[in-house]
Amino acid sequence: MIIAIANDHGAYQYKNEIKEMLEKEGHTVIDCGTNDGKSVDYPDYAKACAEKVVSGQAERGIVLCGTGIGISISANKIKGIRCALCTDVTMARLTREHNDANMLAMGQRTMGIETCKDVVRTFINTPFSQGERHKIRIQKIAELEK
Ligand SMILES: O=C[C@H](O)[C@H](O)[C@H](O)COP(=O)(O)O
Repeated sequence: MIIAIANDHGAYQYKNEIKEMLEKEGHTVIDCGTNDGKSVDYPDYAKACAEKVVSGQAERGIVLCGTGIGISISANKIKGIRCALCTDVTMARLTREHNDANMLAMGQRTMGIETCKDVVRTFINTPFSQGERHKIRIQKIAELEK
């Protein structure tokens, strides 16, 4: 799978570890930065990652900041993005099965790295359930963007 990833200064270490894990597991990673601890603004990086997803260059996006909150709020402003802030594997599984989330957000200051890795694996490997009720709701989310 081709996966875009982006983060602010509060999460570049986790980004590097997650990127390494994904590449080892056979995925292609598009790294949208940032790559050091110099202070940046998370909306810029959310936008860069989200644009890779909506353009079809990446199948999924992963964004990280201190809490995952600011960068998820930002990503969800981009039309076509359904970005889910997940703090455990159950949330990751259910957001794929029910919401067909195309982006995942997590926080380096609020989560352990091993949990983040498990959440990423679950998010990448869980298919959308194709449930009719879920399709209707996702269509309604799209209508809210108009
Ligand atoms: O939701 C926002 C994120 O957690 C940011 O990573 C955080 O606000 C950055 O904070 P600071 O500029 O104090 O490092």
